[in-house]
Amino acid sequence: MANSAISVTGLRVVRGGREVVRDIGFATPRGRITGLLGPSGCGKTTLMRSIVGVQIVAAGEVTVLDHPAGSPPLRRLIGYATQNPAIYADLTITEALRYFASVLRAPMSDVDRVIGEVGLADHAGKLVGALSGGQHSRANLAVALLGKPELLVLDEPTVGLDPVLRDELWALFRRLAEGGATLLVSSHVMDEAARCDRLLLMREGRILADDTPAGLRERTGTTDLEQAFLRLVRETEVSPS
Ligand SMILES: Nc1ncnc2c1ncn2[C@@H]1O[C@H](COP(=O)(O)OP(=O)(O)OP(=O)(O)O)[C@@H](O)[C@H]1O
Repeated sequence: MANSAISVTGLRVVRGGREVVRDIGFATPRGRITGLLGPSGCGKTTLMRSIVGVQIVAAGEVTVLDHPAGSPPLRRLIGYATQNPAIYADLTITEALRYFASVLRAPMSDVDRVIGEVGLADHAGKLVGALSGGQHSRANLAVALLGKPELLVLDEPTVGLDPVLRDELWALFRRLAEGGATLLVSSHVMDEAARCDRLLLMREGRILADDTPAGLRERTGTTDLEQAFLRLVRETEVSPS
């Protein structure tokens, strides 16, 4: 794909002596939300780690915003929210974000902006260690938004959130994409697939489908994306490639 945000060819990753990403190739468009969906353990986090450049890979090429994954110019262009929040429990949300803003050399004015974006303005003075699980993961997401990165790689950002908060976060993701950001968002909840512009469906270290939600529905003859995923799984089981 010309001018793609992320371009991956022939990627293989071995973890714990097992190939967990198996010859993956795809390209994602800029300024769009790409959903990375698949069951637990299929390799989503490993693929994201390869994209942000923190994973040792066995083979393949990963190009991000026209740079090789992990290269220094990408440091300030990518926001990465891991599944396990890595923010200090003994700081308040504001203090934690100020700390990360200085490390990332993002403007201090970003701190209030990102706290507001993730809906934590009323809790900004609370200690991170005293937050609920959902508040904690939103604080983690706020860190990834500092500095307005061009690419956001978000590993299951809505896990454990109630439907109202999930809806608010997806509205935020849409606003960020409309503002020109590119988002790669992983989930194992298929009802989030419909909110994406493009989908990468993953299973057992491979990409089963790289399509739009509409294209996937058409191809599988079902309106339900969960059913579409199941049909693709059955197809590949019948005719393994
Ligand atoms: N540090 C590690 N050492 C060895 N194997 C690992 C390690 N981390 C993950 N794996 C294995 O790699 C495979 C892919 O894991 P990964 O975390 O990428 O999956 P995932 O799709 O993100 O899962 P989840 O949705 O549960 O987060 C799994 O089989 C997992 O057991």
